[in-house]
Amino acid sequence: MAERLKILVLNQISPKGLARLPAEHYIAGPDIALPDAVLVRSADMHKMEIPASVRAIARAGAGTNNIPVEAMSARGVPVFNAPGANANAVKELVIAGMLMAARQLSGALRFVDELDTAHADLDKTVESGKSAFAGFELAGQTLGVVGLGKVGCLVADAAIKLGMNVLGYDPEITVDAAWSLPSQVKKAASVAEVLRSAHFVTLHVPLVQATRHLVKADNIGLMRPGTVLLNFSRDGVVDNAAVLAALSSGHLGHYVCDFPNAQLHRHARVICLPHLGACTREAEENCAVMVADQLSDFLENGNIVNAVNFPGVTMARESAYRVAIANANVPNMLGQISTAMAQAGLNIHNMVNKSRGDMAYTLVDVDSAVTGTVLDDIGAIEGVLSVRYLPHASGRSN
Ligand SMILES: NC(=O)c1ccc[n+]([C@@H]2O[C@H](COP(=O)([O-])OP(=O)(O)OC[C@H]3O[C@@H](n4cnc5c(N)ncnc54)[C@H](O)[C@@H]3O)[C@@H](O)[C@H]2O)c1
Ligand SMILES: O=C(O)CC[C@@H](O)C(=O)O
Repeated sequence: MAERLKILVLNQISPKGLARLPAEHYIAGPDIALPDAVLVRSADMHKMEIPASVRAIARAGAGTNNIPVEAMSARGVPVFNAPGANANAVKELVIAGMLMAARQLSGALRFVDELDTAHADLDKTVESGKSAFAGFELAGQTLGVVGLGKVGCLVADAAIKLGMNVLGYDPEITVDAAWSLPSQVKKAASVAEVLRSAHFVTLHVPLVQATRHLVKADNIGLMRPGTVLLNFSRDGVVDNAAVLAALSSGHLGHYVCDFPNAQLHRHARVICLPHLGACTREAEENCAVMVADQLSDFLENGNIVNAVNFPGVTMARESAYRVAIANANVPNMLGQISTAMAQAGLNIHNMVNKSRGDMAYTLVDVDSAVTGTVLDDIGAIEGVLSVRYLPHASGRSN
């Protein structure tokens, strides 16, 4: 039997996803030495020593800011994620967050919790106490959505269906995302325009250098008094000190977020959830199944689908002998790779090469078995980051 592929699992992953990596071919768990790949949710991998044996990292979710993507690119290691697989779960929680703020549900629940239900005047206490929690309706209010990707588009659509006006901002919106939006969604030209115009502002951007403290002291004052700010992206997307100051001055109505932090803990107008956005049975399964399938297709066939740092590259298998090469996107790589193969007497049956930014990736199917010497020769070409030999079932040499 061929050696099983080893997957280091750093977080709780839905069993439905793990079942896509059958025990016959895979060994997956939390204590795997020299893994071929890592399966992760939110575990912070930045300070982790990632063994040289790792060929891929798969994030069962959307955000990859917990993974050293740049360092992995330099090693020719793709980082996969699960675009859209948890977007509906987040959308539903954002709607819940808006309702919690608009209807003062946290305070109302606390009030009920503290009632003396044995008291004869219970009904009277309820009726007189409830006025403290009178709220307002979402219909007719304006929601500003910053980031119109998988989550932002669903939130915009749901808000329109709830009768809200929606204003969206995304300088890099994809054509597919734009097509998916209801025609009523208005386009904003900047974050500032969204902040100025909306009663609710919700953030759905990745945490990268350009989005760190997207909402900060400089622009939080642009918001209308009483605005509700929702952050289900990442803690670092807002400057918590600026949020605290705006809450204290009464300028910001509520801050609803998915990321507990020391500065805003227990503030009366902060509604904070324990990173629950993607925690539904459905989202956990969707994410785990999507990335497990992507991972196995990469490990077994070299195909790349949904990597955040590599082009998408797939090629149907017509030969038992495949070589997968990750390389820098510089001139003459293909020439050098095919020369190394020709010199070894290998006939190229099929080949595909794609690039994305600085990275390029090549799959080559040849008609006969590939020796370690050819692989070493290709690996020695300047700019080649990784080389893998992927003989198919019947062609497996080990
Ligand atoms: N709370 C949770 O559990 C949870 C779950 C899923 C996603 N998230 C977070 O939400 C983020 C978005 O998720 P998604 O699935 O919608 O991702 P996505 O990649 O589909 O969408 C992100 C969008 O943000 C846009 N964007 C990037 N920079 C921007 C900027 N400066 N201004 C405006 N738009 C900008 C991009 O063009 C893209 O359209 C993730 O990166 C993750 O950090 C959190
Ligand atoms: O795995 C989770 O629970 C959170 C995932 C979420 O933050 C994401 O970026 O998809």
